[in-house]
Amino acid sequence: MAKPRVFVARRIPDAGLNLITAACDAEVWPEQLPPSPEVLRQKVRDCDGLVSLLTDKVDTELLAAAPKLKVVSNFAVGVNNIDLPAATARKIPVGNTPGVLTEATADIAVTLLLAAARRLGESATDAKEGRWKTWEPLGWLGCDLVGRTLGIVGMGRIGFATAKRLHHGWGMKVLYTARNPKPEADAELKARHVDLDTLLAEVDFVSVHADLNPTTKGMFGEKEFAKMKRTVVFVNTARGPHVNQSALANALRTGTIFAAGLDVTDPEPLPPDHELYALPNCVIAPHIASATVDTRNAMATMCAQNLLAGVQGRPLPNCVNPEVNGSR
Ligand SMILES: NC(=O)c1ccc[n+]([C@@H]2O[C@H](COP(=O)([O-])OP(=O)(O)OC[C@H]3O[C@@H](n4cnc5c(N)ncnc54)[C@H](O)[C@@H]3O)[C@@H](O)[C@H]2O)c1
Ligand SMILES: O=C(O)[C@H](O)CO
Repeated sequence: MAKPRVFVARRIPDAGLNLITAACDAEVWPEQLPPSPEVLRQKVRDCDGLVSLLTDKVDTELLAAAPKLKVVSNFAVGVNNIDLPAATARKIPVGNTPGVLTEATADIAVTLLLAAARRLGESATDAKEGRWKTWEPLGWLGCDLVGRTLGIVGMGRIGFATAKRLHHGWGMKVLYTARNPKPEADAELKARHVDLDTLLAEVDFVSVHADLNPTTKGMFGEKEFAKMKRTVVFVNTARGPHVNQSALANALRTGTIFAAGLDVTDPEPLPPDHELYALPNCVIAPHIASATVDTRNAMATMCAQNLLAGVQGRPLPNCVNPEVNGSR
């Protein structure tokens, strides 16, 4: 019997790729940059399965160009690059990689929070560029974490893992917004489920972890930054479009908030002349939160398992549209 045909939209770690190539007739996009939408449409034309990345748009046009497609396996937990209703309407299950990247992503949230709070980007650049003249009693003063209040926006897997680190490690009090209360967080961290306005008014650190959806797109704009304390450190490891970036740049420039740490921006990459790069109180990482060897291997394995299940007509182990999982 012929092997299922699949397109893998970028080289992923061998831990997953080897599983795919052993079971499928696989074409792997060899370039560093993503295929254009036109090329992607051509590539999936005869495919049973697609491995997509967060930089590949899986929309109605793409799905229409792939009449045999049985599964889309996203190499990410976030699936905002995929038109889920369109995939569901075509009875195509969509897989993602939850859980295995939670700890690595929470580590980067804390890293950015510390770097922004302690002005690490700015002071390290100053040192390297010769502006470190002596030990300065008033130089590069940042803010403490111990005993302060953390605001988690989106108490899902990564939000909870981030809150645990900062509560157990630095004794931070935790407030959070979420669609529903999270009893584990209330019990383990004595966390308080509040509305967004209460969170913005009361916390010293805001860390964003909600998925990108119509309720979170543009969630942080001028009004929201104005409601925060002037000492707030704002961290976003979720998705760039949660934030109105000119409002953020303005808040950082005018001292409306103290600092920001971003792992995600809109667009990605941000143009090198973007105003956020010119601000000393903004630390920007190039979307690296899941970038550890073990985490990317685990994502690749999970992604391959989803793909193989889909092309072989089995339910996906991790599916974001369960209503069509195993329906073929
Ligand atoms: N920077 C990175 O490399 C990186 C890595 C992993 C995940 N992420 C992002 O982090 C997101 C979260 O991942 P996760 O595994 O924790 O997912 P999750 O589904 O466990 O958590 C997301 C939470 O956000 C909540 N939420 C949705 N809309 C909300 C709103 N309007 N207000 C408050 N809460 C809301 C959901 O109810 C859910 O609890 C992903 O969707 C992805 O966008 C980024
Ligand atoms: O959603 C995700 O998984 C990240 O953005 C990349 O790991």
